[in-house]
Amino acid sequence: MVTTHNLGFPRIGKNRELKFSLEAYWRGETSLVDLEKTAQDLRQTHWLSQQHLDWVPVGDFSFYDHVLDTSLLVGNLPKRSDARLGDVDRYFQAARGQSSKNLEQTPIAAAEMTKWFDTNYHYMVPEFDQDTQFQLHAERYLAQYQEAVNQGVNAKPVLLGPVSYLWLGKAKDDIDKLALLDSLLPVYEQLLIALADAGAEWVQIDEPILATELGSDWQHALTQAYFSLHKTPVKLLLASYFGPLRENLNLACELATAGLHIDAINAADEFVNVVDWLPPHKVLSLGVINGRNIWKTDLNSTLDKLEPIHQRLGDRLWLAPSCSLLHVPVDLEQETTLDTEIRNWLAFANQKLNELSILAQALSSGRQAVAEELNANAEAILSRQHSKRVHKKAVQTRLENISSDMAQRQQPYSERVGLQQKQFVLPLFPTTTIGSFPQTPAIRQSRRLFKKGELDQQRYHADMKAQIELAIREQEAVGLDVLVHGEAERNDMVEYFGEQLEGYIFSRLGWVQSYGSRCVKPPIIFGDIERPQAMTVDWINYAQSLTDKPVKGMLTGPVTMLNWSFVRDDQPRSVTCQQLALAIRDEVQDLEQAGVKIIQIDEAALREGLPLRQNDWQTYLDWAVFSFKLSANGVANETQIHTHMCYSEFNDIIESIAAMDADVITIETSRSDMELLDVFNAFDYPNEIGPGVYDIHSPNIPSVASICQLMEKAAQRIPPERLWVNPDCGLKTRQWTEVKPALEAMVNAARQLRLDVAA
Ligand SMILES: CN1c2c(nc(N)[nH]c2=O)NC[C@@H]1CNc1ccc(C(=O)N[C@@H](CCC(=O)N[C@@H](CCC(=O)N[C@@H](CCC(=O)O)C(=O)O)C(=O)O)C(=O)O)cc1
Ligand SMILES: N[C@@H](CCS)C(=O)O
Ligand SMILES: [Zn+2]
Repeated sequence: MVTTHNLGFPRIGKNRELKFSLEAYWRGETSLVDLEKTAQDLRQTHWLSQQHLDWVPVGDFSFYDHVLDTSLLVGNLPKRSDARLGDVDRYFQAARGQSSKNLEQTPIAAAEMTKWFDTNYHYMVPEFDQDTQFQLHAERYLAQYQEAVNQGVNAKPVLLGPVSYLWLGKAKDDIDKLALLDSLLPVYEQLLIALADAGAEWVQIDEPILATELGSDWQHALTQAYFSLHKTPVKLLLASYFGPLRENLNLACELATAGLHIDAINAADEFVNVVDWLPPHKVLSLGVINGRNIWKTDLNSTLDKLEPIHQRLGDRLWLAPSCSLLHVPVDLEQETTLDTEIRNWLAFANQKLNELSILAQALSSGRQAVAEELNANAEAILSRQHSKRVHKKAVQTRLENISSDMAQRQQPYSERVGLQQKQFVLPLFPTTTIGSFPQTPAIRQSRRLFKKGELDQQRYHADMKAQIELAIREQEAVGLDVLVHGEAERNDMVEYFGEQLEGYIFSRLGWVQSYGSRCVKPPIIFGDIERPQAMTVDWINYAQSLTDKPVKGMLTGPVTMLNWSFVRDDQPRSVTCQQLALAIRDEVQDLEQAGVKIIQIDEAALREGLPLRQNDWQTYLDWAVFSFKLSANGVANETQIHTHMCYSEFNDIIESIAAMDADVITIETSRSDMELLDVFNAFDYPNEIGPGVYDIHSPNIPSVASICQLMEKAAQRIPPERLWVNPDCGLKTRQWTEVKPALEAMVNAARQLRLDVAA
């Protein structure tokens, strides 16, 4: 027999029920009871759809984020949160902060949010200091376990492991995070005992840091942790995912647990080694279904690899997706309008779990037991391999003809800068924004009606033009120097371009959680990429026609398009990225032809796409930076190229950032007190920088003084003539009532700074 299980299920709901319920609760329109009811219904539905598995995950549901859940579970929500609130409201306050309602009230800062490994999911960073103490708060967690048991579910509780929890957190003072392990372990022990008392047999404990380079202290911490935890009366299934174990392979095999799960997609060449190393009493869970992508698994070739392993391991073999299915949409069944040929190549969460059952049946009872399913799968795989829609000769030929000079500007920045300054005549500390303005309910409503066919294109375009005009007027009123059109017409900075490129398809309801209640709908790259026509020129032209100030053309760069799409698995990512780069290059050149003098190419996801191990970084950076340059650098010296990145920890990759050779880079820096600029200073970064002067995630309005202070710190690191003034990132999630005063403060601060320099 082969055991099947799942590591985690998407929690947002197939129609984003959780999103809508959360947002209604936060707006004060519904009660906590209503929210809890939605959550319970979702869990019930999700468990039901997984009931064909031998073990179903429980504890993977979250109101916001599972790392924040762990903070609640171990009694480590940020201390600043209001102790008078109930658990759920304190939890939301930690996630979202609280703005001050009046002058006497001090705002409460949200916990920091950052990317979950190399995914587009964000987690809330745990905070530690020398007063950190842990205490078990398992009521909600245990209640969910009980809820599952009552529903007749074969429940396998899922926990984030203690060592990864510490690793993911941030020390707020000079405390050594690892020193906290001794006090954290007893809390985990208590929880495991409580779960055993409640009837749990297996507990999945995730230690995703096993796929990263670990110092000996972290390796030792893992040994210590599992030496303690294995004494509890449950069987622990240690789960690693997102990459190969490499130098941690022996450690992972030998930790004191009853089983090990590995990511057999990203560590495909390791499974045999793991089978060799794994002690004979342990089960091995192979993550053979890709939890990060939406393609059907080639079941027959997977079985070719699994059958010999099954012969060796027998009942000790478990099967699962490679990682939690949090990163894929819920159900392909509801994609009734998708192109049927391509739809037949796809599998979302529910379909992936069915694949798992087919594999298990084939192993346990022989392939003939599921011959029909295997044949259908083979046909789908072949249809994709041979489809004429995937490969395009013209794209291949263009790719073959890429030369290195296509990625080089004609002159170096030191010579371009004079030409650009002459053209724009911008003041010192020029002010600008990152691109998007509030995506108001009116904008979304209009787009919704347009997509449903209830609003014609002319009306929809008129609505969007009205929004662009509003954005231009507001920016002029505030007195910004370089304007943007505001991105009203874009549902998302990646999906919008995906919708206009050939080689992409997009789902209707394929939502994936990005953070909290916010979701993205990653478009799907199924074939060679081509740009049939200009994508942004008319909108930017329209915006420019409304003002004498320069309006930036606004594009998403190839690396970000790649990292935030579901990508092909039949060719290297680097090749797909070059195809995207050529499409964006064409758009850049069309914008330039149309007279757009400043073009921003966002590469928000370039840094987060870094492989988990530093050893693999350079290869990625080489092709990623080349792709960016290919998209950006075919322009005249006078054209100013901007790029933007929101995660700006560049210490180890500054050379690559400089190699991009953007004339201006705008980055997120406000929360780091400009310290992130140190590396630009140390490296003598030669081009212009717009360090973000306020945090766009918070509704709080920055003061002129706080912006001046930050810019003075910036000017200690970067010469003032190379500094721009801008927010950390786009303003799409904010409201105009927040945006206007914040930008006014920013412009006033820039004016003050200019006076200070002149004095
Ligand atoms: C910069 N970020 C981005 C990331 N990834 C991307 N792919 N895109 C990004 O911008 N990763 C890192 C960060 C993550 N940040 C965010 C910020 C905000 C959101 C967000 O607001 N998401 C929206 C969905 C956006 C969208 O596609 N909207 C559609 C409307 C879809 C919709 O809900 N329509 C409703 C009707 C609404 C109405 O008012 O009537 C419906 O159809 O029922 C659009 O604009 O057309 C969200 O709501 O979650 C995500 C990531
Ligand atoms: N131009 C985009 C970048 C976000 S990272 C925006 O402003 O929303
Ligand atoms: Zn950004």
